[in-house]
Amino acid sequence: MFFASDNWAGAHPDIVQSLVQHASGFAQAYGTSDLDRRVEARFAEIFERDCQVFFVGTGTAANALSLTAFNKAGGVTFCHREAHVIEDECGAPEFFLGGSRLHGVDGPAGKMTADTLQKAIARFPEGFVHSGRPMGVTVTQATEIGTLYSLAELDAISAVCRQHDLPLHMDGARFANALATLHVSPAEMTWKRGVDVVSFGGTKNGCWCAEAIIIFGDRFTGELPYIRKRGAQLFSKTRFIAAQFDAYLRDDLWLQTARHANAMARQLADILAQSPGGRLGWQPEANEVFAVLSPTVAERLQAAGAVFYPWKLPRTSDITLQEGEQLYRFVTSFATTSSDLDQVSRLLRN
Ligand SMILES: Cc1ncc(COP(=O)(O)O)c(C=O)c1O
Ligand SMILES: C[C@@H](O)[C@H](N)C(=O)O
Repeated sequence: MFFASDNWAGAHPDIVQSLVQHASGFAQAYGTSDLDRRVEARFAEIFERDCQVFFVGTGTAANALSLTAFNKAGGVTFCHREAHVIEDECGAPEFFLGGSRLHGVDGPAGKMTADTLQKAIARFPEGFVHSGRPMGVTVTQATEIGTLYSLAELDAISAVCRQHDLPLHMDGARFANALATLHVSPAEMTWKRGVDVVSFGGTKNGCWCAEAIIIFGDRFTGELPYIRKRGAQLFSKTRFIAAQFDAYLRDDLWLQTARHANAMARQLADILAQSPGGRLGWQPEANEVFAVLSPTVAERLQAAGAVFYPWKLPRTSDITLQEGEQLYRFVTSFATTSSDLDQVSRLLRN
């Protein structure tokens, strides 16, 4: 019963098989192999338009290097104040930005709103060098607390970006999970909503170590090859990242694994919500469940070997914790099974 994170799950057998298949023989290095080209073309098919694809090894690298493409002296990039880029990447974005900053923006349910973003941008008046200047916006889809931006919410955010001529990045570490819930196409959730750059995550959804920076349009592509190399993220054998995505994106494996993870989360949420001593912090919209548990319930699950962690209350949360209660995060994945959930259910029933 491993619910600590989808980062704990292994690699899907089809991904492993693809790595084994491509392990032998020789192939051009540093992103120039036939397989690289084939997978890049597959991304263009999926997004229904030309796009630039840059494979990297971690989601943090995808985010930090994507935001570096927007860089300006004194630049400020706006993100939700509890976004991964500002709270969980140990300053990597700011490190690669060389002094440009991230500015946290309030918003309910882990999301900025057009209004809170507008108000945050207004704190950086045109030409007032002391405060720096807006240079970009980044949203997380699915968010760090398992919620989703609707297409209308993305439209509203990107309208503010366009008003201020700011590029829009999407942290898609759990891109597939969001897509599976919204039942929309990758194009509808990204460039058709005004998103310029996507960190397209595969690692948390069945890949071993596969992330890609996807750029729409030609506004930033000249920079990325140099930003990636300087960021030590140009793998000599990029074919092994390409090989993972080759299997991941074949026959919709990526959507099947995400649908499964989301379905497991939905079922787990129902089990936790119906158990005495448990209640949901909020409804899951992807593969993360946040539940308030009494000490007894938490200890019973942990004693039986369930692995999950306490989570900080979102600043905008209206949850009230009773004595001893704690909010916990449960993350499901392609590797979560119904028997895991049956075990949780049995433990909570007794
Ligand atoms: C929302 C989000 N973005 C980015 C990342 C970064 O990914 P990585 O840990 O591979 O650097 C994570 C990590 O799980 C994440 O949860
Ligand atoms: C750092 C931690 O949040 C990691 N990104 C995860 O989702 O498990």
